[in-house]
Amino acid sequence: MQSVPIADLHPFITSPDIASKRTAAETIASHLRAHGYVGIKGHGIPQEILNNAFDVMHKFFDLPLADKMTAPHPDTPTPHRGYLAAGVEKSGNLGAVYASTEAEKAFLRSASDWKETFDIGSPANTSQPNIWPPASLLPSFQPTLLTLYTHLTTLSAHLLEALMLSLDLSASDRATLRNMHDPHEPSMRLAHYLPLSAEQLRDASVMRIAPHRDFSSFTLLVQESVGGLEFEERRGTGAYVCAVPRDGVVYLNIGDVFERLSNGVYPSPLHRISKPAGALEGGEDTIPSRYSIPFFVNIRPDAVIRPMPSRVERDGGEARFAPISYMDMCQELFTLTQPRGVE
Ligand SMILES: O=C(O)CCC(=O)C(=O)O
Ligand SMILES: [Fe+2]
Repeated sequence: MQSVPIADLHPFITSPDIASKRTAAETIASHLRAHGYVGIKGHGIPQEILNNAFDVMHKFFDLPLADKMTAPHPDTPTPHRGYLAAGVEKSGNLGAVYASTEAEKAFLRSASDWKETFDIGSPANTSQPNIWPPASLLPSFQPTLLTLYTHLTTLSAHLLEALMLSLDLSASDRATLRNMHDPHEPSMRLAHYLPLSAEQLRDASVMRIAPHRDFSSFTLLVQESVGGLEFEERRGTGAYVCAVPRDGVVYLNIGDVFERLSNGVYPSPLHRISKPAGALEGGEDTIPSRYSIPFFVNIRPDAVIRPMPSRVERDGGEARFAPISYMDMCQELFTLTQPRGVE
């Protein structure tokens, strides 16, 4: 399987003038236009910050269930915060939206994810307050993860600038997008994909994550040493490429929101977390856990998503998407993945 190309963000961050910034942004944007995903090196987040986050994350997921349940994700789509135990979230419900046959849709709806998660937002986001376990349980959990959150927010602001520059947007459209991408809206997820027995590995209805598209604006993906993240090479090909975990690389994929804002210039790619094929050939009886930290760059809930007018003009005046309220789009998709609230 091919692997995802890597581009360097450092020249963009350090370029002194707009012309060289434009050139540097293009190295990233060319991959995104073709595929909707790319690996980013030179992102400026010290490896130690990432290692510390994985360290506290291991400690948290190693706690007994009763301790983890001191910070339960509520039974409602929002606030999208706190701990969700294994088997609750069903990515197959979202995956079914993108499946082409009825049989595939029915199968995906019956499948469940063998993962547990913990969702975190900005402390300044008062409409979605964080849900933390008591500090006495793991004193370094909150500060370590908020440090990473801040770094990922800074990185996402650089990437937004690079994406906007490559789209050749007007100053007024750039101002609109900066305002829409409020730094307190992203949602950071700690994801622990549990070890799988030989039986679970063979059972297709036990998944890590079904093929889906993100409904973020764009997503940053930090993974530890165990891979499995795969993107559809180009829309409609059905062939997947592998995002190999590498120190110093954060993966980036476009979500449905930025696809619309960019008038389709940047596609939102299908992606999945695969179970490693042939993993048990060495005689082991389980395959190992996988740990990752997706960072969903979301927009203000009151935003209306429409292709940016200056981009539409450059595309010959054709807007490829009708305006849609972000709130409506989110409610619909949350309801699909976490159906408890509507049963
Ligand atoms: O765990 C990962 O690396 C990515 C997960 C993902 O695609 C998602 O949660 O939307
Ligand atoms: Fe995703």
